[in-house]
Amino acid sequence: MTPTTPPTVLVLPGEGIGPEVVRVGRAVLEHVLDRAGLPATISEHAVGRPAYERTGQWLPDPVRDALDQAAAEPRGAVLFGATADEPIGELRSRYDLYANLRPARPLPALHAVSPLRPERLEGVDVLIVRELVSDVYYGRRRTGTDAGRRWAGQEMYYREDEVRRIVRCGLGHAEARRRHLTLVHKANAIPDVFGLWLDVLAEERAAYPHVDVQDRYADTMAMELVLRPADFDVIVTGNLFGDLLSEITGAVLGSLGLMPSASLSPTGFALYEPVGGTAPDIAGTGRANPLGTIGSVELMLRHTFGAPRWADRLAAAVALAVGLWRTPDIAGPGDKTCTTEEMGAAVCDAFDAVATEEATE
Ligand SMILES: CC(C)[C@H](C(=O)O)[C@@H](O)C(=O)O
Repeated sequence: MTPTTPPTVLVLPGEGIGPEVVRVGRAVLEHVLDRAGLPATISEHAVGRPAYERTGQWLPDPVRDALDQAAAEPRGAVLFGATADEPIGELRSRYDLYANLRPARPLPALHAVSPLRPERLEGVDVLIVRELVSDVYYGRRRTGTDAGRRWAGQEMYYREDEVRRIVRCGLGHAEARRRHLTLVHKANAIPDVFGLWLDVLAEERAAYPHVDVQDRYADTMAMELVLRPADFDVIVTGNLFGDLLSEITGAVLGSLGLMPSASLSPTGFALYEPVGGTAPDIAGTGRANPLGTIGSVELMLRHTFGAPRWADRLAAAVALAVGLWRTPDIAGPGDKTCTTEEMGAAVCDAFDAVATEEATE
C-alpha cells in the first residue's frame, strides 16, 4: 500500500434520518470528486437497526471486516449517518477515533435562524475538540442492591495519555486558527479527573507559546457559549461535556442539522458524521437537513483527501445554496421549504457555479 492509494470510503447510513442525509452526502461527495478528478473507492453497508433486523448484529461481521481493512489503509474513512448508541459507541472505541472535531460557524444567510440576536453571532467561529473514546461513556459500570435499594454507578475515568493527546490536538488546532484555547472541566466537583486535565494542560501549553490558554467550568461555559459565543475559538474537553456543549453550539446556530463532525484516530482513519442523530420524528419525511452531512463531507475532503481548495469550494457552495433553499428547520416564516434531496441538488449546482466562477477569474 503506497500513500498514493486512493482513499477508501465506507458509507454507513444507519437508521432514522441517517439514510436520507447520507444519500445526499454521498451524492455531493461523488459530485465533488468527479469535478476534482479525485479517485476514491466507495462502498455502502448496513449498520444499526436495518442490519440488526437482517443479521441480529448491530455491526455485522462483514462490515466489521471491511472497516478493519479500511482502518489499516493509509487513507480510510467512514461517512456515517446515524444509529442508536451501540454501533457508534463501538466504532469510536474500536478504531480509537479519539479526536472529535465539531466546528460551528454561522452562515450570514442563516443568522435569523439562530435564537440569538444577530449581533451576538458576528464573528462566531468555534471548534469543539471533544475527547471521544474515554470518560464516563466507557467507565466501569456496576449495579447492585443495598438494603433493598437499587444502586447504579458508572465511573468517570481518564488516563494521562488519553488527556494528553486530546489536549495536544486542541492546542494544535488553536495554533492553526485564532490561537485561543479554552479547556472545559469541572475541577471544583470532580477534582481528581479534571485536576489531571489541568496538570496536563499546564505541561503541554509550553510547546504552544503563541496560544492564549484559559479554562472554564463546564456550567459557566454552557452559559457563556450562549451569551458570548464569539469570545471562543477552540474548546477542548472530555467526552461528556463535549457532547453537551456541541448540542448548545447547534442551538446557537439554530439547528443541530447544520453541525458536521470528524472523528480522527492516531493512524489517520477517520469517521465523518452529522451531529444531528437519528431524529426519528422526521425520518422518512424528506424534511431532514443534509447540511451537517455535507459539512462532514467537507471535513473529509480536508482531512482524508487532503483537498482543502475543493473543501473551500464546497463550503462556498453551501453558503450560496442556503441563500435560496431551506429545509424546514432553517426556514423563516413565509420561506418556501425544500426537501433533503433538493437541498443536496442545490449544493451541487452551487458547487459548479462556484468552480466556474473561479475558473473565469
Ligand atoms: C448517540 C450518542 C451516543 C452520541 C454521544 O453521546 O456521543 C451523540 O449524542 C453524539 O453527540 O454523537
